[in-house]
Amino acid sequence: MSESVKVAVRCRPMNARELQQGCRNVVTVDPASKCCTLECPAAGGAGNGKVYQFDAAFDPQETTESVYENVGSVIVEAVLDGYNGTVFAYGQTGCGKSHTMRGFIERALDHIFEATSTASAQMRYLALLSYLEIYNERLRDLLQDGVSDMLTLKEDPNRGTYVAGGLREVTVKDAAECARLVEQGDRRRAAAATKMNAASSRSHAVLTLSLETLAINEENSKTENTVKRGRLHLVDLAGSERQARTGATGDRLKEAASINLSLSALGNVISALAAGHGRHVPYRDSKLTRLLRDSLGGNARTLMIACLSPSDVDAEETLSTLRYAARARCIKNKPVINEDPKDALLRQYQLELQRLKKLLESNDQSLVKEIPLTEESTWNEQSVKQEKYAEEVDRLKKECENSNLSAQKLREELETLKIRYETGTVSNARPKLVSQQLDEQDLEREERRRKKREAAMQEVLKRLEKLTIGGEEQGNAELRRRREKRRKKLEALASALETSAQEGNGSVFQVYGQLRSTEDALKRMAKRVKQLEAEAGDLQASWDAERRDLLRRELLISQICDAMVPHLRPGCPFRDVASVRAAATWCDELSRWRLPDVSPHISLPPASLVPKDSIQYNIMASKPDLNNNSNNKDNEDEIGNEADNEESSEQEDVKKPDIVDTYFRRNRIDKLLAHVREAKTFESCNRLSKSGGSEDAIPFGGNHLQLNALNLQSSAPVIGDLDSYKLTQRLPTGQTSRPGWMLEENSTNSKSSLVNQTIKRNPPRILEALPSYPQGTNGAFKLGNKSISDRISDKLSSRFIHNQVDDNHSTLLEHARSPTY
Ligand SMILES: Nc1ncnc2c1ncn2[C@@H]1O[C@H](COP(=O)(O)OP(=O)(O)OP(=O)(O)O)[C@@H](O)[C@H]1O
Repeated sequence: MSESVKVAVRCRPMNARELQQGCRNVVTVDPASKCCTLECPAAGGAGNGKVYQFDAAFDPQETTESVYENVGSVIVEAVLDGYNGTVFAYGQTGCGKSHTMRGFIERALDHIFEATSTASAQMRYLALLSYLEIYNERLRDLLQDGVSDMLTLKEDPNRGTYVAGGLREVTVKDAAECARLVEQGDRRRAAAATKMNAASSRSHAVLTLSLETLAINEENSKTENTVKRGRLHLVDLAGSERQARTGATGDRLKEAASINLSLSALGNVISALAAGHGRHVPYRDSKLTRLLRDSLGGNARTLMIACLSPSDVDAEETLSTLRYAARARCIKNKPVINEDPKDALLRQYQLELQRLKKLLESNDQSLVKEIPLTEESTWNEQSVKQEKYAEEVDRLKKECENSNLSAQKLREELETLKIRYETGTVSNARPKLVSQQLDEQDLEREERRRKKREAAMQEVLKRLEKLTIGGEEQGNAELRRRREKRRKKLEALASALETSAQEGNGSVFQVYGQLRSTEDALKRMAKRVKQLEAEAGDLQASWDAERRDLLRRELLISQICDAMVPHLRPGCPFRDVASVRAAATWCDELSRWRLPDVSPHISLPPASLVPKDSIQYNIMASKPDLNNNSNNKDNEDEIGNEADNEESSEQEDVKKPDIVDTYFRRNRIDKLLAHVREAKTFESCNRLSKSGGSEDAIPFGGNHLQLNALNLQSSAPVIGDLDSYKLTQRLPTGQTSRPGWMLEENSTNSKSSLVNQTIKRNPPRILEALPSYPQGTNGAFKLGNKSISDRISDKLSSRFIHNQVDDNHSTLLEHARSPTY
């Protein structure tokens, strides 16, 4: 039947160093509920701790004796019944492992020898003690010097893991003898001072007491009595430590590395065993785990004592210890009573006794039966028996040597028996020879001798039996009563522990099972997530490629627009793509964008100073402005008025009109500005024709080839098209023109044909064009930082200056007629 590893937690009190440093207590132990709570320093404050439940929990006030009586004694009692038992202390350095185990050793030995001494006379026990340490991954015998290099670990299907190479096993009879040996061993054990512990163990120490039990059945001596063997391992592990805290250097550091390595291997074994499901258990990773193989997951009843420091500075290590301890509770062992182990010394001893008895009996019978035999045949038979006996004793001797070198005393006694027996048989043989010739008187004498031999044999048996122990205190009634009481109490305690362990582990295993299935589900999900990530990566890559392509196209458009902007007339409201884009609206019906009207039909009134007959208006080329007929009329009136007003001067300057002087007269400028100020309302900037462009007249070849070029979806001419455009298609032969939306610098190459240029005769489209202009705070319309009137003034004055140096009259005319902003 399997049973789980029992785990008890023990917290030591604060030591002087911790009190001096003002460390805080972060461990709370509740013995009643067997719970241990560790406050999380990160979470801050009480009530935020992690709670772990164990088979037993001991607070700092509990004595080692109490700990032993409550949990340790159960394991020792099991060893007396023939089970293997292991008690090991686990925890960080300086948390009280050695302190606990020293107390346990003392009490366990007392317990065992109390039990053997109060046992019945029929019970014989053979107790063998060994003490070894694992230091830097090497086995060392703590009970003798000089053989340590030869010690190795071996595994055997029958014996389990054992130490070969001469580990000393001492036959012990009482607790005092054991205590002396343990003390010797402790003196040999490696210990050194570190910052964390003045006497820190630098090795793992394993004290093993092997107890063989034989129940002698006196009534039926012919039936073989069973031998049971229980082995108790008391393990004081070295503590895990951090170099930074222990301040270990040199040898101490090397020891610490080895200690931590083997402890981590132990942790892995515990984890693997706790996980179960046939997971590989890495026992072979260290000597410690190989040695504890039976104790963890094997044939043993095991108790783990997790030792804790209460201090907040050790909280991290304490948490780690608690986690391993909680895991260890899930380990399932399969303890069985070890009956008749092949290598049991007591079994060999028992067999030897039986053999001797048989030999004596056969000798007695032969004494009677052999009387008729001849002298020669008797001698032959006797020699065969002696040979057989010698062989048998040699075989036993070898077995003893192979199995256990430390059973020195037992071997010596066997040797004595052999010699006595041989002497007896030899001396036996001669009287037999003589007996044939002896008369009745001699037979009586021989009978007396035979009785003497039997008495000698009994003495040998008694001496052999002295090697074993048992029943020494049979007469001590008080001790026997105490022992009986303890036995009953331990029986109850063992069953209570088992029940609580099953209950605890029931829920633990349930939770563990759930965790396993959750883990499996998580693994599946992780796999799916990986697939989806790969798909997302593919999509992202293609999206990136698309995005790059779009960005390039956008860049191309921007570059095209940037290249076109210098060719636009200054003052165009949409001189960059961003402003066009901001003004654009999406039309669901058309499934296309409505672009703003980018055609600023701002035509300044033509200077009427030029003699009418010297200007040829291309009326055919202009188209009536459907939106602004009244303006046309006004303009005509205005022109008419101007013509009237200046009629006399025109007549005077018919031959050589002073255009500049007239055009820029003060009242003329004022009129222009008045026009601007009159503009009060705007049409929406989205005056779109069906084609998406403006329906306004576009005098071909004139100065009103508009900014529809910006309207990329409409009938915007492209630069290449413009270059190849045949002006003659729309103009009378010989007339030339230049695109009005081109920069003026490029437009001065056709002065000679100025008079043939088309001039939009419609009144200026200020009202329509202005909406796109930002409005100043005082109601004046602005272009950039200047009001439109300022701009016009600037423009006019600059032209005026320019024209002063230009003596070509036609140039002046051209400028005067060119629509400006
Ligand atoms: N329960 C306790 N009550 C009182 N003192 C204790 C207790 N546990 C430990 N101590 C004291 O704490 C000190 C360190 O204990 P101990 O040497 O047993 O630690 P350890 O875990 O074996 O350390 P290491 O792993 O370094 O060997 C000792 O002086 C010991 O007496």
